[in-house]
Order: sequence, then structure tokens, then C-alpha cells
Amino acid sequence: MSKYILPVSVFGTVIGCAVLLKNHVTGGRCPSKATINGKTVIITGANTGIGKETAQELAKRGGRIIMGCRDMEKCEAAAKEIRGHTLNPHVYACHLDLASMKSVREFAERINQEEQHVDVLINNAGVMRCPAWKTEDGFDMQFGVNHLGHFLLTNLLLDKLKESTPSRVINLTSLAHIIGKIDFEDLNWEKKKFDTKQAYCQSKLANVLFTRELAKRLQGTGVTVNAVHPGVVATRLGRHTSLHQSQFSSSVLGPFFSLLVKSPKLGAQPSIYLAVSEDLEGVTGRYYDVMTEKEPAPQALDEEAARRLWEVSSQLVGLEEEGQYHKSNLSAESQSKPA
Ligand SMILES: NC(=O)c1ccc[n+]([C@@H]2O[C@H](COP(=O)([O-])OP(=O)(O)OC[C@H]3O[C@@H](n4cnc5c(N)ncnc54)[C@H](O)[C@@H]3O)[C@@H](O)[C@H]2O)c1
Repeated sequence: MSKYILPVSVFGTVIGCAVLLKNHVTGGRCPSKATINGKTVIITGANTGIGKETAQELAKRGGRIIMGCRDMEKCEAAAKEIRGHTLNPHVYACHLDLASMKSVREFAERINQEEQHVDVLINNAGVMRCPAWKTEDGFDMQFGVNHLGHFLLTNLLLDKLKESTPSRVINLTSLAHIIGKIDFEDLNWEKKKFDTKQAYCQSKLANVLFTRELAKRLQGTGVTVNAVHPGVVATRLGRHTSLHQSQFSSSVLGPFFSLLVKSPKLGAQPSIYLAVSEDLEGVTGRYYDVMTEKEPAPQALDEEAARRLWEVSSQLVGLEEEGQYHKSNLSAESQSKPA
């Protein structure tokens, strides 16, 4: 019997170290134990992946959770599962298709009418490297869903967020923004040959530029906005990428890659951290790589590009015409860099 003690303990130690190392590499768990009793949190694309785990953990912490999803059947099922796991009855499914500006407007109208406050908005939904699909309004799918849909949604909820201060907006971006470029001459891939990878990177760069410009416009209001790269997470986000992978990368590199990928539960920790951490009170306009604040890519710090993207996006989603366009409506102070 004693001959097994050494190998078993070595094996146990190796497994323990591997788990700790993986947790370290992947960022570990949110250090804050803060509860959010009674706070209303909206999470887009919350029926799967990072969004679903974020919804579950924030429900556990006492939040009133509104899951904004395209597919109501899946959304109701996820909401029911979360209510069952957390014993929090205040988890709701609500229809939201970010590929339809009409749907975004209907969702925002419902929230503005029915909710007394919105304390946290997590712009989580995303699509990666899909074919050259167009949204209902004719925008490139990745730019339309990842940026324009969230741009419109956030703007339409701004008054509610301002009434609920201190409130937070969290934009899920990606490290992929570092190779992104905003092509103002052809944002929707109508003139040049479609490149699905660049389309994703452009949309994720747009998330960071939007975060910085919004933070600037919201200075002094008590609404903060930050962008986060969640790390590399095993979700369904990559379902279109297999179309672009070689046999070598899927069969040889794939298994190694999977060792470094974290679970959706761990992948949700950065969003949870940004939503609840007391350390982030008043912190705005920043970019987080998992749970560490970092400088984003130089093109994400381009203030002129951020301003221009805001103006173009406002026109594309039709905000300007309605006078809902939030011009630099604050004092000269707000022209300074976000904190
Ligand atoms: N998984 C990763 O490794 C990774 C890395 C960097 C950034 N991200 C970002 O994290 C976010 C969450 O992605 P995930 O990994 O959980 O992927 P996922 O595919 O599991 O989740 C994305 C969610 O967005 C929803 N969605 C897509 N199109 C929509 C639309 N038109 N309207 C409403 N909802 C829509 C999907 O239904 C899904 O629920 C995305 O913004 C993604 O860009 C993920």
C-alpha cells in the first residue's frame, strides 16, 4: 500500500500545480466579494459563453439580471437554469437582436419604460469571423453587432444610466484590436475584398475607441465605462474560424492551444470584476487585459479617430436626426483625457 503513496502524492501535486498555473495564466477569479443586491444589470448575448457565466455569478451576488438575447427559447432556458442554480428569482430573458436597429430600439424602449434604474450595462454579445453577412440594416455583421448595435443601445440607455449613478458600462473587446484598423472610407466592406479576420479586429478596435470617447463625454456624470479583453476562452465564439483553419492548425496546434484556453466561468471573471469591484469606483476610459489595466494599442488611443467614429456611428444608426446624439455636452473639463 505504502508503495502507492509517493506516486499518488506526486501526481496530486502535479495536478494541483497545473490548476494553479492555469489559473495564474488565465487570470484567476475576481478578487472582490462585493454583493450587488437590488442592482439591475443588463447583459447582452447572455444565453451562452462568457455572458451566461457573468449572468449566473452576478445573480448569485444578488443582482436583478436582464439577459438580452436573440433567441428567446435559448434565453428563457438559460434564465431558468440560472434562477434554479442561484435561487435568485430576478433573472429575466428579454429579446434583443443587435443585428437589427429596430430590435435594439424596442429593447431600449422596454427597459426605459419598465426599469427604475440600470446600474450596470455589459455589452458582451459578439460574433467573430463570420462570412460576409449583413445585418438587417445592411451593415457588415461584425461591425454591426459588435460595435453599432452596442453603440445605439448604450446611447439609448444613457439617461437611465445617468439617473442610476454610480453606474457602469462594460464593453467586451479583444486583444485582437491591436491589429485592427478603422477604414472610415469603407467601414462595411463594400469597396474592398472582404477579410473576415480584419472585420473582427476592426469591430473590436471600435469597442475600445467607443469606450474612450464615451468616457470623455460622460465625465462628471457618475457613469463610468471601461473595455475588457476577457482572455482566450473556450466558447462557441470560434465556430466560424474552423472554416479558415488548415488541417495542421486544427489537428496539431489545436490540442496544445486548448491547454491555454480557460473555461467560460473563468472567462467571465474580468466582466464580473469590472462590474462589482470597489477598487474601480470612478475609474473610467480604461482598457483591461483580463483584470489588469493596460495601455491599449496606439490606434486605440487616437482621439481624433474616436471622435470621428462616434460621429459616423451616430449617423449610421440614425441618432443625430433625433437629437439624441450626445454631443460633448459637458463643460470644457470634459475635453480632457479620461481619468
Ligand atoms: N472567447 C474568447 O476567447 C474571447 C476573446 C476575446 C474577446 N471575446 C469577446 O467576448 C464576448 C463574448 O463572447 P463569447 O466568447 O462568450 O462567445 P459566445 O459565442 O459564446 O457568445 C456570444 C453571444 O453573443 C450573442 N450574439 C451574437 N450575435 C448576436 C446578435 N445579433 N444579437 C444578440 N446577441 C448576439 C450570441 O448569441 C452569444 O450568446 C464577445 O464580445 C467576444 O468578442 C471573447
